[in-house]
Amino acid sequence: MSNRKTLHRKFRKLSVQERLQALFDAGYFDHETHQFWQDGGTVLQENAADRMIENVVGRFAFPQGIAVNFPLNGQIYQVPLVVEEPSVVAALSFAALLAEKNGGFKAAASSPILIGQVQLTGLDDPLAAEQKLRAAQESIARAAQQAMPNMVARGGGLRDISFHHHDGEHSGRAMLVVHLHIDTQDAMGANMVNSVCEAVAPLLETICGGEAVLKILSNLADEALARAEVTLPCSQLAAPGWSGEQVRDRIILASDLALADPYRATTHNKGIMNGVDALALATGNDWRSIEAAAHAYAARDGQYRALSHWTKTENGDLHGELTMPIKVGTVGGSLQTNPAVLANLKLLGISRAQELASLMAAVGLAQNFAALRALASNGIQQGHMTLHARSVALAANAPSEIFDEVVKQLVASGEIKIETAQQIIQQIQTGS
Ligand SMILES: CC(C)(COP(=O)([O-])OP(=O)([O-])OC[C@H]1O[C@@H](n2cnc3c(N)ncnc32)[C@H](O)[C@@H]1OP(=O)([O-])[O-])[C@@H](O)C(=O)NCCC(=O)NCCSC(=O)C[C@@](C)(O)CC(=O)[O-]
Ligand SMILES: NC(=O)C1=CN([C@@H]2O[C@H](COP(=O)(O)OP(=O)(O)OC[C@H]3O[C@@H](n4cnc5c(N)ncnc54)[C@H](OP(=O)(O)O)[C@@H]3O)[C@@H](O)[C@H]2O)C=CC1
Repeated sequence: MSNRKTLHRKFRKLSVQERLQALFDAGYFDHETHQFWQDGGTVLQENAADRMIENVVGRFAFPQGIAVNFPLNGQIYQVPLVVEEPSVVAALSFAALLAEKNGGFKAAASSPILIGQVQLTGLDDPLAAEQKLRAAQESIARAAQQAMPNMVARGGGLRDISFHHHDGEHSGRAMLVVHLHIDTQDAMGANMVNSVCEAVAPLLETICGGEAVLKILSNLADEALARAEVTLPCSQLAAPGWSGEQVRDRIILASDLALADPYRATTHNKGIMNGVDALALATGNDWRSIEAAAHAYAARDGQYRALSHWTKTENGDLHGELTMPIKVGTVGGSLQTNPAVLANLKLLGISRAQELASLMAAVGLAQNFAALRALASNGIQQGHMTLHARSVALAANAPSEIFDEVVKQLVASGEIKIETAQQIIQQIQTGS
């Protein structure tokens, strides 16, 4: 990674092919990967797609952008982002640019623990059943480890067993749920944890006399937390018409509202997930499981709150922190079957799941900062809609030779709609 250079700031002004060449010249691509993207990049062959999911009739492409020169833990990453929404990539590039001048983002991920649940019912005395299971923990642990020998060999495997009691609201039946806390190393680990739960369930039934119903992972991976933070000097937060102090204080007010108000917290966290999901898609990870975990964790104390918060440091700078569960893989799943995913992991230079989780958390915090800075100053529309105008011009089938002029006039009109774009196209083409 150390031989990887930063990209020129005007990366965004280049053509797609020139951007690919810039990544190759800066050491982010080998020849094979460079050729892969030059050939179109979405080379998910039809027969491969037909083996990934069922009833395949085609492939669906998304744009992939790069958040340029993203600074994390002393390294620079060119972050691949698969997303359909304008301004997400711009926002991340902007946050990276500001952070790079100020020490960058810091992030870390805890052990990659995924929890498996075995639901037991049909118990006369659930508390007594728990005691029986606790007395047999060694044999239960042995059975779990025997179900994942390779994982144990590579340093993963069972880390803990815990017991939880619930009453069935509609069944009227008591439930004892056994949690298997499993370190899945560089895999997201869903399939493996599910297999271990199914393997251990009969032994649990024998020990406590209950009936096992659900045997499945929990997506609330709250023991696989990723934490990111950044400190940005107040002097560099100024926006047109706004001082750095004003932007700082208004960002903190926006953050405070997201901590107190679920309506705001939901949008605040959606902003974070704009970045997290885009990187999850680019690396073949299951963004639905990440989303489910994030929002469950945001409501962990009974009220849905922001996953990040922003404060003022002693010397008046702006400090942001984000903590959220991020259970991802760099092996397994669709990762091995989609060549674009393998190319993106090579672009990132990441092979360990915890490094990817750390980057995702930092990207989520960066996206959050850029959104709040826009909201705290001139509003989201100015930046967002300018970039949205390009999508509208595209939807209006603006010919490429007049595309930039159409976008310029569309932004100037203040009416960023397809009909307006079509009128502008007609005016330019007819000279009227
Ligand atoms: C969009 C900006 C960055 C413009 O902000 P700006 O200050 O007008 O940008 P600029 O033209 O001065 O450029 C500054 C830097 O931004 C980047 N940048 C700027 N433009 C581009 C571009 N075309 N392509 C690539 N990079 C771009 C780039 O790094 C550039 O540096 P430079 O290249 O000039 O050295 C800013 O307005 C922003 O960050 N807005 C937030 C956008 C956002 O959050 N979008 C997500 C969709 S909205 C949403 O769903 C989330 C939300 C808002 O609801 C969350 C919430 O409520 O909290
Ligand atoms: N509810 C949910 O969230 C569910 C999600 N899924 C999704 O399906 C996909 C499957 O995920 P997953 O179970 O991880 O994938 P896989 O089961 O396809 O692959 C993971 C396997 O890779 C092997 N492996 C090789 N090298 C390593 C390493 N360094 N670290 C860890 N494992 C390694 C392990 O098998 P071995 O130990 O045998 O070598 C491991 O079990 C994911 O996208 C997941 O999100 C699937 C089911 C449910």
